[in-house]
Amino acid sequence: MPVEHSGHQGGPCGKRVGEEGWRLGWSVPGMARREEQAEGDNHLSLAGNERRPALVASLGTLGLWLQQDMADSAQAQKLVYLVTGGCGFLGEHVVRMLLQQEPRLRELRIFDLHLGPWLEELKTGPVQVTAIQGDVTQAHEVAAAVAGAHVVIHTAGLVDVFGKASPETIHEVNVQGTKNVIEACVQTGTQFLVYTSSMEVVGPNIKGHPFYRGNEDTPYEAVHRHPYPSSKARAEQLVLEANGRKVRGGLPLVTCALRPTGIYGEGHQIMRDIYYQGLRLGGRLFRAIPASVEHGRVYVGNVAWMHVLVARELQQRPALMGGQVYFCYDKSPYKSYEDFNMEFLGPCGLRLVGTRPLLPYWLLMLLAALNALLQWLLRPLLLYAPLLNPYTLAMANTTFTVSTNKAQRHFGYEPLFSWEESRTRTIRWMQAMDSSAQ
Ligand SMILES: NC(=O)c1ccc[n+]([C@@H]2O[C@H](COP(=O)([O-])OP(=O)(O)OC[C@H]3O[C@@H](n4cnc5c(N)ncnc54)[C@H](O)[C@@H]3O)[C@@H](O)[C@H]2O)c1
Ligand SMILES: CC(C)CCC[C@@H](C)[C@H]1CC[C@H]2[C@@H]3[C@H](O)C=C4C[C@@H](O)CC[C@]4(C)[C@H]3CC[C@]12C
Repeated sequence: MPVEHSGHQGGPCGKRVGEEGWRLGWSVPGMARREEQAEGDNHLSLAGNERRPALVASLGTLGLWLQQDMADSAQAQKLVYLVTGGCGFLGEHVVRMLLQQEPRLRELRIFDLHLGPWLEELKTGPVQVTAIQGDVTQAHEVAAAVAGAHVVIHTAGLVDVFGKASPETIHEVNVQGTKNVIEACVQTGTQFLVYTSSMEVVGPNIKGHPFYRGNEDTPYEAVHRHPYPSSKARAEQLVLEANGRKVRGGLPLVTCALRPTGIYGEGHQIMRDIYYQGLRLGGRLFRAIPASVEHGRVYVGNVAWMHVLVARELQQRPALMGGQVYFCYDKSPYKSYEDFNMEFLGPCGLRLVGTRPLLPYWLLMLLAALNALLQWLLRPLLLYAPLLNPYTLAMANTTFTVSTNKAQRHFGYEPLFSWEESRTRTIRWMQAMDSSAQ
């Protein structure tokens, strides 16, 4: 059903919880926080001595060992990472994950068109956090941010399947922006580049062919007309082709691309929009897509973790991983787009009406086409950008799921968050978001 991105009402979610926003509670399950690790480093001599009694034979040995420890940790904390788009939905999770899970970080640069106020809280930690307000379409701004970085994680992009931006702008940000990042790496001598691609570089294609639990090698006719997937596909191609180019200093550039399916989790704007739409409809959503159509989803924390891991391992296994693509996956269940959303919206008091679509598909297509026409007609006056348009309908109505273990085989990836945890975190975020809005 057409859903507009606007408006805001309180809802049943918020009545249940009165907790802090998700940003304040961000942590990783079963793992020491980076700050704790840093604190642990300060006490290494004691903890280490318990484990290695031979080393405490004399005070002199202890002193030597301490010095060695300090040298090791100075050596270890030497890397400079740059995250483009670091203030976006995914980018913020990547930034926070790096701070928690990358002990070799010395400096983390966050480059974004719009910097978030939450960055301030990160500046008090042991890693130097440098916020850079900049535009990936401006080559000189990108080059200045990249200079001296060891690794670039390029997540910045214009994610627009609703017709908010022009095809030219989407191309400019996603393709030219990526070219600028690649050239900046080459010119300044940065050797490792991770690109956030998308499942959409593969499909669903314009013919609506299903991709049922496929992997990176599954044959599929990837044909696009929409500006967003076309731009992502071109940018991914550029990144992969750049693998092996000599960067300043003569070393080879090592690149790879991660292809998330539909990401969900804390900060997911579309989930928020659908939630408020449901509230406006009296706590109901009306089924539009058959439950049998599977749509791939992956939790944002696991996508962020994959970025951290791939960036780390790319430095260890450039021959294996350079020029490769990896789907992002975890244990999220295979469901239709709407049924999956109900995993979070249900506990927030929303109901999905109907076991089958309430409207025939041809009527939905007609509505989608009408929306597209209205968008075009109204463009000189206002931006009409509902969720339902011919492209989003095709996306939601075409089976596209992945089943692969390539990331596990190549760089030891295992999801950091179980499905239960991903679900709980997402629900808590929705509840907190709603209570803070009231
Ligand atoms: N959200 C998903 O479901 C999904 C799925 C697959 C892939 N992706 C990809 O993941 C990446 C991040 O997506 P997201 O969902 O977090 O989107 P987002 O819009 O929340 O984040 C994108 C970030 O890029 C920044 N940005 C946009 N234009 C820029 C420019 N010209 N210069 C500098 N920064 C700019 C934005 O300010 C924003 O902070 C994108 O590349 C997207 O294509 C997203
Ligand atoms: C037809 C209506 C009932 C529902 C409309 C849902 C629609 C807005 C959803 C369905 C699928 C969603 C996309 C999908 O999860 C994957 C991606 C890839 C990513 O690169 C960007 C986001 C995107 C396009 C999702 C956008 C919202 C979509 C189209």
